[in-house]
Parts: sequence; C-alpha cells; structure tokens
Amino acid sequence: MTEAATLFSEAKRVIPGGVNSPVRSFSGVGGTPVFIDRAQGAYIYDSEGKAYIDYVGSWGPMILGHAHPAVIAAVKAAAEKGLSFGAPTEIETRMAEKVIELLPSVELIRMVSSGTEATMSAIRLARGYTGRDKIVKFEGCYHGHSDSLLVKAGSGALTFGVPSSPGVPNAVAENTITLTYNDSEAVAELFGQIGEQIACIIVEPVAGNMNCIPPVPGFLETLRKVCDQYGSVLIFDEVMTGFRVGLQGAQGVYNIKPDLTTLGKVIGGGMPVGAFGGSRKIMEILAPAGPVYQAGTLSGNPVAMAAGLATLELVQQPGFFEALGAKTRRLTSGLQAVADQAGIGFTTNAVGGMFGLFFSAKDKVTSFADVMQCDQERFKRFFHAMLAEGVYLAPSAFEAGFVSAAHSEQDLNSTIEKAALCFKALLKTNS
Ligand SMILES: N[C@H](C=O)CCC(=O)O
Repeated sequence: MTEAATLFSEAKRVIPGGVNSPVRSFSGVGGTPVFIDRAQGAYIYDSEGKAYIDYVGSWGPMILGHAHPAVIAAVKAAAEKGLSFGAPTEIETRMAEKVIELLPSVELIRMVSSGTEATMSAIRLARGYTGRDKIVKFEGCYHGHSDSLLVKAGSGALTFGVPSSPGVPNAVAENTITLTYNDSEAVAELFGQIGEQIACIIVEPVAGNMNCIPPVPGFLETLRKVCDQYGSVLIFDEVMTGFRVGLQGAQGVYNIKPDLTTLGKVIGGGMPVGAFGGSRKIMEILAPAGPVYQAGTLSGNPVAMAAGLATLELVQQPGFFEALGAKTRRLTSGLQAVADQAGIGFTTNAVGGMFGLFFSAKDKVTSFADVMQCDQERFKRFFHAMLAEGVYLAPSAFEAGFVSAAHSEQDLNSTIEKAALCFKALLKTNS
C-alpha cells in the first residue's frame, strides 16, 4: 500500500468519503488522492516528498504561488496579536477600502468566511431588496453549496452526478430558475414572461465550475439589460474570477457593472474568506443598518484579512495581470501545439490566470453542452499520466485550472513537454 492509500483509508474511517470537500477525493478521475504535506511557489509536495507543478492552487486562491513570503509574514504578525476577537478591527476597514479602491462597482462591502456564505448572503440581500423570491442561475455554474444554489450546479456536484442535490427542499428549488449559460435569447424570453417576479440573476461571469467557459459577446450585456429593465439585481459571482482574471475581475475585463459582487479565494490569500459588496443603496439594507439579517462570528477574521490584504497589495502592482495572462496563454498555446502534433482532438480556453482544457473534436468550447460532449475518459487518462509525470491538474473535467505568478517559464515549458509525452501515450493506449 502506498502512503497516500494508507492515509486515505485512515481518513475514510473518520471523514465522509475521506475528504472535507468532495472534489478532493479523485472520485471524478478514479484512484487515490494525493495527500499534500507542504507547498512552495508553484509546487506542492505529497506525503512521500514527490513534487508536482501545481495548477490547482487550492482551487484559485494561490495567485502568488504557495507560501509567498509577504503573505506568510503578514499572517505571522497578525497571529501573534491574537487569532479572533469577535469585535471590530482596523484591518477590516483597510481590507474594505482596498476592495472598494480596486472594484468600481463596490461602494460598501461585508466580509464573510467563504464563497458559499458570500453568494447565499447576496441572494438574501437581493430578495430583501426587491421583495421577490425567484432567482435565475445557469446550468453548470456553481455558487457554493447553499440550498437555493445547488440546483443544476457545476463543480463537485456535476463531477459526482448530483447537480441537484438530495436534501434541497422542493419548495426552495422551485424558486431557482436555471437557464443555459451563454444563451442570451433564453434570458430575454424568461424576463419577457416573468421578469417582474425575479429578484436577481447570479452568474459566474467566466464560468469556472464546468471547466472554464468565457462569456460569448453580448451575454453579460443581456443580463445587465434585463436586470435594468425589470428592476432585478445582477450578481456577479467573482469568487473565482475576482483578482484572478484581471485587477477589476471579470467585470473589468468585459466592462459590465453588476449591482452586487461576491468574492472569495484570492481576497483571502489562502485563508478562509468571502465577501459580498455592491451599490450603497442595496448594501445599506443589511443589518444592523437595515432589516436584512446576515452575521458571522469569524467574519473579517484578522489573520485572514492580513493574508488577503498582503495578497491584494501584490496583485495590484503594475504589470501583474499582463504577466499572469501571458503565462497562462503560453501554457495553453503550448499544450495546444503538442496536442495538435500528436493528432489529439483538444482545445483550450484562457482568461487572465484561469484556463480550461478540453478533449473535444470542436475548435471552440463555449457552452455547457459542449463541455458535456468532451471525452471524459480521455481526460481521466491524461490527468493520471500528468500526475505520474509530476503535474497536478484539477481532478475533474469540470473545473478550471489556475496559473500563479510563481510559475516560471521553465515550469510552463516542462509542463508542455510532459503533456507531449502524455498525449502520445493516450494514442498508444488507443483511447
Ligand atoms: N470548484 C470548487 C470551488 O471553486 C472546488 C473547490 C471545492 O469544492 O472544494
């Protein structure tokens, strides 16, 4: 038995499925998950000391790479002053000021402890603000695991074949209307029928939980237009894309201003953090200023704020996102070239520091249906071949990949060389 197999069987005795979040279990690709001992820069190291070039980055937060010295120093300094007070601290205000400085759509912001809390709170706020119950989301998008949002969801829910989870009451699910991502006509048609009943649209402006699907031209514009027309709230779930695809997130890249934005991942620098913010007139109805209740014992935790603030100060340095985007494109174009040489049907998407890999006969993958038509078996074999070569990709064909500032030219080239070997091996095994 390998050390990972031993650790996994021990974990399964005391943790459901052996993991604290389903996508970590490798059930989407088969086999035993890698157990991580430590990480540094672009590399993670498993329990047996094997190094992997990491393109998961803790599912997005590690944009600077692992254990960045400035982030670790900020965490140490904050921890020495105490771990949590349940009372206001100055650093919460500094964090709020930083996000407001960088995201023009955000006038007020509240910190929470996870992306799930952020989206669930934003939905409640939109419902409280509009006095309406119905919400619109898109199939394959994932906004955390709260009841209203676990309907035709992406990420682990899709990987495990339970996009609409048991345990979500019908009475809750029936207020969630699910449309097709990138289908502007369906959005306009629905709003034409019942627009005045819809509290909000929540969308990943670049979908990152059904692999990585950028919005087609006109899609986000349509969402903005119908929300304006029918008095609904437009929520951009930028938990993944915020400070990841650009300094102003996807809203900056596509130049669309949402009413509310949810954040997480990068703004915590690797610590458990979420946030939701937006226009003053909506945010002001939150308790204690207004009637919509929302709270959290560890919200705005000082150690997490320190990690997040240190991270944001580094990503706002001039040229950061240009360099990150160039690295991501170097990776995807390199992978495409070696796949083409091997004669493998393969295509990629990339936005900022986020990317998607698809074993597809199509040149472009732009929809949930396209993703579902990809060759999942081939992905699984590629995943395991790359893992054996020392490259850690997301263990699911329905998750985006992430490049960090710590990935060097050599890391990217080495990944492409290893992929060339793995693509050839795929053909040899004739799958
Ligand atoms: N796609 C998910 C979040 O972004 C993956 C992380 C998880 O569910 O554990």
